[in-house]
Amino acid sequence: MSTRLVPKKKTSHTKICSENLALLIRKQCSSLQPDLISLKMENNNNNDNDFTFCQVGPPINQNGFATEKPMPDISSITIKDTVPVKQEKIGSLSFNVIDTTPMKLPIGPPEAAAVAAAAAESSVKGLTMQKGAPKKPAARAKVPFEKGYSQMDWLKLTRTHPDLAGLKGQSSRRLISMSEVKQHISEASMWTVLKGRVYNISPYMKFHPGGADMLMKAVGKDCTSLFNKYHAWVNAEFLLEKCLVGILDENH
Ligand code: HEM
Repeated sequence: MSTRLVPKKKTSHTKICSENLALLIRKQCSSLQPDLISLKMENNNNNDNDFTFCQVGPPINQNGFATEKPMPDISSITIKDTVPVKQEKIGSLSFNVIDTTPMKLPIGPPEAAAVAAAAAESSVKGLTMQKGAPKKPAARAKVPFEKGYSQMDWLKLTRTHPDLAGLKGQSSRRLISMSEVKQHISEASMWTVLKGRVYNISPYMKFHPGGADMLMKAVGKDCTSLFNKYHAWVNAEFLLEKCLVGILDENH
């Protein structure tokens, strides 16, 4: 079936542009439905320029020339259901039994099986070695936590002990200089600076999933860059909320 587009009002402009317009529509149509439609311009005896859509073959390229088929012809391919199905009957009830055991390799000479296995392996390798395939993640340095020192245990502790910072009534909005931070390196009070905030990380030491040894590197210093190097995604503001001692005074 074809669709006719008859211009309502013919002007000289319509005639001049009709060829260009036809080419333009051909390009548009070929990019949407490359092998279904194309446009044919008819010039009949009445010198009547009109456009007819009709079924055609190959798609056309940018220059308006026919190109090769974008897809191979798959009309001859059939898919056979190779899963063995057996009809069984118990009394008046009849049903299908489907054998779901893994498919066996085709029986043949052992070399054929070896060739098939090698081909399968190489195709799997081809898939995994593709450009952009996810790389093996780097080994993680998480330390197994001692019993009672999981992140859940830490969260419970923060709820039951609101003053883990050791503020004893002092404000956690107090400005603290870096020289004061450097003085807090004793076991009971280990201070660090993280993203402009001063924390007492002493209670968190045994809970740190990266180990106490690693966290010790933060004591008496600004550990922001170390923190970001290992785990920028960790929400320390939330985890250390109850350990907040004050705000770093950048001017001292
Ligand atoms: C001061 C605040 C810090 C907090 C609240 C904190 C918290 C955490 C948390 C929650 C994890 C587990 C991350 C995960 O499972 O994805 C972790 C892992 C780790 N942290 Fe920290 N951390 C701190 C500082 C540091 C510092 C200063 C270092 C290094 C000197 C460090 C080194 C590590 C390492 C090596 C791991 C294991 C890495 C991994 O899981 O791949 N952390 N830390």
